[in-house]
Amino acid sequence: MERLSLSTLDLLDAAARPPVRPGDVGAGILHLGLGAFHRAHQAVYTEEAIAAAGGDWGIVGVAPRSRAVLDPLLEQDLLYSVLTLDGTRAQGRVCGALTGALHAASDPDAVVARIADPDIRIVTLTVTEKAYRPDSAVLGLLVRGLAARAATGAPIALVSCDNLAGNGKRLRGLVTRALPSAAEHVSFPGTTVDRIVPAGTEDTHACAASLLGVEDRAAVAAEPFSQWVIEDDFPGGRPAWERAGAVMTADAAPYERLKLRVLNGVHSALAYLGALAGAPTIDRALALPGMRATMERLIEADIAPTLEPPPGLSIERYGLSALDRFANSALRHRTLQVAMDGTQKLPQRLLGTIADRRAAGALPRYAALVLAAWMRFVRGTADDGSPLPLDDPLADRIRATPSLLDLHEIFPPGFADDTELRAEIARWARELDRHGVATILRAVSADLPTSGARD
Ligand SMILES: NC(=O)c1ccc[n+]([C@@H]2O[C@H](COP(=O)([O-])OP(=O)(O)OC[C@H]3O[C@@H](n4cnc5c(N)ncnc54)[C@H](O)[C@@H]3O)[C@@H](O)[C@H]2O)c1
Ligand SMILES: O=P(O)(O)OC[C@@H](O)[C@@H](O)[C@H](O)[C@H](O)CO
Repeated sequence: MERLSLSTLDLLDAAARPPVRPGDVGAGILHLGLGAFHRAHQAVYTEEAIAAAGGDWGIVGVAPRSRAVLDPLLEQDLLYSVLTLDGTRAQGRVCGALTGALHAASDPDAVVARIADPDIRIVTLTVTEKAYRPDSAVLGLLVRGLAARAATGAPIALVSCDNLAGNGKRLRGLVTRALPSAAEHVSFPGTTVDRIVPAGTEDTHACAASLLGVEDRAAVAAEPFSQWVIEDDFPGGRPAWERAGAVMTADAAPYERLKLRVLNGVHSALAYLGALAGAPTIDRALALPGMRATMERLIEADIAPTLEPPPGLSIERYGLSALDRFANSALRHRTLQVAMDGTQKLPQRLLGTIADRRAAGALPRYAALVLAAWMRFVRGTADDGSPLPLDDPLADRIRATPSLLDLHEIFPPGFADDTELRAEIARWARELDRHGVATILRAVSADLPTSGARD
């Protein structure tokens, strides 16, 4: 089978060909973190915006560490396909938004030079939660590039597209602490990003080949749903993303909190409970008897009271639609992928919910169950005794900390001293040890004590 490239595009059905091709437009965006999510989300919005309204907004993609995605992309003239999977339905089309690709680990100076280049007016990031640290290499590149750029006075927007609370503010804090003058020429619009995009596998490549008729080693597969809410603060201009369906707003915060606490909170809950119960994927975790009802209770009783939904949105409906999205069996999103880096994800996904409920005098029972499940998960053994991997930047601290509520890096100080919360988490931990997830889910969904739901 021929490989996807500019010269094999003609072999594709017309509907699968990209509306924009690499080289058609100049570069205006540099993206840090050329992972699955960027390719199925911001790149697609940007390509559609260029197709609808023009502009030199081609994307220079930067792979910060591994070349695993970069090399296939370079071999394919920067083309790759985006597969949209929904149960048994699948479709695919090629995206041509990338105009360049760089490898930061081997050529950091090239990345710095591009950030300094006045043609680049936007830098976007999907570098995972753990990269937002003062000592991260990616922050170093940004600071060097902005310092070199300062002489030009050219304005630029730095746009975090990672699942962090206050992602724009977080990035602003890191950058301006290291380079105070950045506050003058740089904006930091906050965003809420949403599309489930699991890591690509050999199955993704096989699916691309069967849908497109060419081999594509850089294909990504995603769900049909996609949302991008962006604070409209782009001093150097921006693509007409609203023409591609993005919501341009003055304040992304209400969307962000809803998304992080409901969708991501429940995603992590499914990942930890599911992995303990032996479910390899999120849809299989959701299908465990009693899981859906347990997640509905988590949303209704614990998460919803902490949220003020954006106008026109209902939390219950949003929650139910999130559960329907997680049921998409074609995605095969691994529970272990969602479970990784828990210390970086739990604060914005779950701990804020718990803190807010405690401040309101309530005991968030189901959220405490999820926290106890994470604590059991990081101890490394599933309910059937099989080992579970601990993939977390704080793995050593976790292993060295007997009582995990003492992990001050992630838990608010009040948690360890909150005897009622501590007792509730300890109660769930005992139940998980004694009975396992399957029995607990049956009990919770039937409103029974765990002992009443045993086989
Ligand atoms: N995949 C999704 O469903 C999804 C949806 C919404 C938001 N996101 C956000 O996008 C991020 C990336 O997701 P993805 O699916 O592309 O993951 P991925 O593993 O495919 O890609 C991650 C990218 O981040 C880079 N990276 C990892 N650790 C880094 C570090 N310490 N410093 C600098 N770069 C680092 C990797 O090199 C890679 O380019 C997520 O962490 C999340 O914040 C993902
Ligand atoms: O990408 P991560 O690893 O930060 O989190 C895993 C998922 O919860 C997340 O990517 C969701 O799929 C996404 O946030 C949906 O928009």
